[in-house]
Amino acid sequence: MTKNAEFETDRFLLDTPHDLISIEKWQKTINLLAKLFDAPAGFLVQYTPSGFQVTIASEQDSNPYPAGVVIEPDANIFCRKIVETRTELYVSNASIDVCWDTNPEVRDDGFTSYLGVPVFWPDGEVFGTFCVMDYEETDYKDTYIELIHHLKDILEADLAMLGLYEQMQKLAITDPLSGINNRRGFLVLAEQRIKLAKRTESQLGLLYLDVDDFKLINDEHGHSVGDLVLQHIARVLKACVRQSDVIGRMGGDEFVALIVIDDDNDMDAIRSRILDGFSRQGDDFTLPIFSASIGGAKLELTTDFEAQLEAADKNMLLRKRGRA
Ligand SMILES: Nc1nc2c(ncn2[C@@H]2O[C@H](COP(=O)(O)OP(=O)(O)OP(=O)(O)O)[C@@H](O)[C@H]2O)c(=O)[nH]1
Repeated sequence: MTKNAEFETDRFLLDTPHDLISIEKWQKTINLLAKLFDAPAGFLVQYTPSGFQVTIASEQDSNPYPAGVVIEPDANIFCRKIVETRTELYVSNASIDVCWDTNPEVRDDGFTSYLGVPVFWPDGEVFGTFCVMDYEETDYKDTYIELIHHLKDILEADLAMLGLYEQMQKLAITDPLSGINNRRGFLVLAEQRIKLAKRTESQLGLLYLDVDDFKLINDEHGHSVGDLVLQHIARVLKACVRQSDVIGRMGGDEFVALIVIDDDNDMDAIRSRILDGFSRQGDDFTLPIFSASIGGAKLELTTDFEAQLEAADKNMLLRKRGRA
């Protein structure tokens, strides 16, 4: 996996929606690009080792490729050339150059002209391309080529912000012991997750976990074994939730998870999965046996989140007392 200090660049943005990226703004920019060039199709395309994905497609009946379409990484498409050379590509008439004969955009879709520029992540890696295609031969003037560069700067500014955000997230909101979000990180990401859930009308559940008698583990086995237990908990939590769910260590032996649920049963299922995971340790080390109390409830998306977090904490305490 390509992973640098700031972000993972081999994941499609469309699969990991981010509040800092305004898809609406990008859509307007692509529509404007196609309009200014009087082109039947305009695109923002993302490249990853698994292929080229249309992130945004101009909204026109004449555009055969909608957002989300993925083209194989080794297809002889125009965008591939840009990713390989990291420079702009202008082909005014592909039919006179045999190298494009096997390009499905030319051979199958009937495109003749292509103008595209590379779009970069802030660390210099190629994000993909920003391009227009035409069924007719074109003769774009230099000012138009300058224009496409300016428009793509708008997209790169958002990618730069995303990079900075990811960096900040890593440095400031990660718990160094467990490697998962600390309290602050959890609250920031939970807020974004709730916004997304409102937009997509999905249901969320909140779990609040506290290790039972953790002080005893420290006292009997030493602080460093206690640390291993906390790391094991973080690993189990990570493994039990989806990538798009948010987990965090609130401090000490308290952990939280904000998860997407389909119905109330999901909460119990995930609770059992987590507790089950605590007892299954790797072969390479043996931790003391421990248990945890997990409280929580379905989230009311329009009610104050921190109040619900407190309620989940109280629910956890009730369960803890219930087992005592
Ligand atoms: N090893 C280790 N221990 C920690 C860390 N942070 C907090 N603790 C310890 O975690 C323990 C938390 O204990 P408490 O919350 O008081 O209670 P408990 O023993 O878990 O008992 P109940 O919560 O009632 O089940 C304290 O002894 C802290 O010193 C840490 O980073 N590493």
